[in-house]
Amino acid sequence: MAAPGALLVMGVSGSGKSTVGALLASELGWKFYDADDYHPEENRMKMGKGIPLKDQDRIPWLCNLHDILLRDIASGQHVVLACSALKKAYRDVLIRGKECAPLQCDETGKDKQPAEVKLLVVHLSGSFEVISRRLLKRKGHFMPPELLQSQFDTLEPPSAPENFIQISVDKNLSEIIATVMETLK
Ligand SMILES: Nc1ncnc2c1ncn2[C@@H]1O[C@H](COP(=O)(O)OP(=O)(O)O)[C@@H](O)[C@H]1O
Ligand SMILES: O=C(O)[C@H](O)[C@@H](O)[C@H](O)[C@H](O)COP(=O)(O)O
Repeated sequence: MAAPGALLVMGVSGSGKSTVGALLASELGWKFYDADDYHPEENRMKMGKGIPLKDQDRIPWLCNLHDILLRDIASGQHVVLACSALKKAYRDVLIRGKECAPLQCDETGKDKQPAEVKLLVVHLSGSFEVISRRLLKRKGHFMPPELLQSQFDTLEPPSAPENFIQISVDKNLSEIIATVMETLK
C-alpha cells in the first residue's frame, strides 16, 4: 500500500498501544507520539480517580493531536501515534480536526475543506480477560485497571470504509510488528 502519513495504533487501555507503537516507530524510523503524554492534568486526575473520560474531556485532546500530526506530516515527517481513539468520531477528529468534532462546530470553518491526515489505523484487539491480566501486572501507570470495562463499553472497533487492520493482542510483539510491516509494503 502507499505509505500513509501516519499510523494510529489504537485500542483499549492495556492492549499494547505504547509498546507496539514505539517498536513500530523505531523499525520504520518514524517519529513516535504517545497520546497519554498529551492528556491535560484534569484528564489524568479523573482517570487516576477511576472516573472514565467523556467526549468533552477527549475532544480538545484529540484536536491537539490532530494539529501535531498535520504539522509533522506537512514538514515531510512520518509519524506513529499510540492513542486509544476508541470511537469512530474520535478517529475522525484525528484525521480531520475540530471541523468534524461533534461538540465543537466552528461556524466560520463550515465551507472550508479541512486538511486531512492520511492514516492507517492498527487496532489491537483482544479479550477482556487477556488485557485485564496484563493491566494488573503493569506497574507505575496512572490508568487504574478498574477502568477497563468502561473502555470496552466505549470501544467502536474500526470498520469499512475506515483504512484499518485489526491484529490480535494474543500474537507476540514480533508477529504484530511483522503484520504491520507486511501491510505497509
Ligand atoms: N503482544 C503482547 N504480548 C504480551 N504482552 C504485551 C503485548 N503487548 C503489550 N504487552 C504488555 O502489556 C502491558 C500493556 O501494554 P501497553 O503498551 O502499556 O498498553 P497500552 O499502551 O495500550 O495501555 C505492558 O506490560 C506490555 O509489556
Ligand atoms: O480515551 C481515554 O479514555 C484514554 O485515553 C484512555 O483510553 C487511555 O488508554 C489512557 O490514556 C490510559 O493509558 P493507557 O491506554 O496507556 O492505559
